[in-house]
Amino acid sequence: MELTRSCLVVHGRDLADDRGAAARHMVWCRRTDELVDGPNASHITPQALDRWERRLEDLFAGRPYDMLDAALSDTITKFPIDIQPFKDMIDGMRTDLKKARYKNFDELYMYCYYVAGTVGLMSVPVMGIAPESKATAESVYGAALALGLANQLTNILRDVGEDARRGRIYLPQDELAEAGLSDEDIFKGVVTDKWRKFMKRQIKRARMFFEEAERGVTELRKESRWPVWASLLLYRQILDEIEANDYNNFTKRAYVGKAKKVLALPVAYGKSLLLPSSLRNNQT
Ligand SMILES: CC(C)=CCC/C(C)=C/CC/C(C)=C/CC/C(C)=C/COP(=O)(O)OP(=O)(O)O
Repeated sequence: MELTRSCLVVHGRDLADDRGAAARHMVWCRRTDELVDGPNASHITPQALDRWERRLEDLFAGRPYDMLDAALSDTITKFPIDIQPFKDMIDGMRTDLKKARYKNFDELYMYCYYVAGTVGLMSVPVMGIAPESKATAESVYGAALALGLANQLTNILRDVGEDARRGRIYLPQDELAEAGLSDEDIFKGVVTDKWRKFMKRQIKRARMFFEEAERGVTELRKESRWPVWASLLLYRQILDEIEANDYNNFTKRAYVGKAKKVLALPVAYGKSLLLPSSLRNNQT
């Protein structure tokens, strides 16, 4: 407790009593330094991740280190949140420090679970399952996991060129080989028919995960559905934009324009008014 208290004092100011933006900024800067090992470092280090994990355990035990930890500590007292997805996410980041290739989709799936599926699992206890829903908790968590995976796969497909320039290829190596493509082709970054065919298959799979996620959104509490629908519809459109760019994700960033984003909001709102699909299916 002694340690916790002293950790809340930064640059002589007691952050527990200071709600100003400057204090929050200081905490944020310090927090970032903590994570990247030194103020000018640009990479997260294994030591920083170890420290992050210790802080995670501390805050789950009611000993937050700073104001942001305290916010999460408060959240876990209010909602039934498990520490495991948080630990898994840190493990996913450890993997990312060591691994720059994925043999097959199973390996990629695991990576996507660790860095993004976990976010879905963390969110459900806060968003809540609708009291009227007849769906099993397992199926709702499955849908949340699917949305994390769909988002991460989309992110990977959007960033192929950017990742390659950092020496990373987050695409299943066996599927690349099957399509007659090599790492060299990715580094060269030329859109060919082979690439288009490969990309069509990857996009199709990401859309399947979005579809699985859709079945779970309606089971969430009414007030949680709108933002989830909005994020799902917006992120899924990145896949349409990759197609519109004729699969050039090497040098063109797939981007959803403002008008489409604004349009997605009322559509998402309309969808959020639908009854849980578990009830609709029972009605017929
Ligand atoms: C569907 C149900 C039942 C619940 C919703 C559950 C939720 C909120 C799921 C969403 C999970 C989510 C937002 C995952 C994040 C995935 C993602 C795109 C991560 C990419 O993050 P970065 O790697 O930081 O992105 P950049 O590469 O752009 O920096």
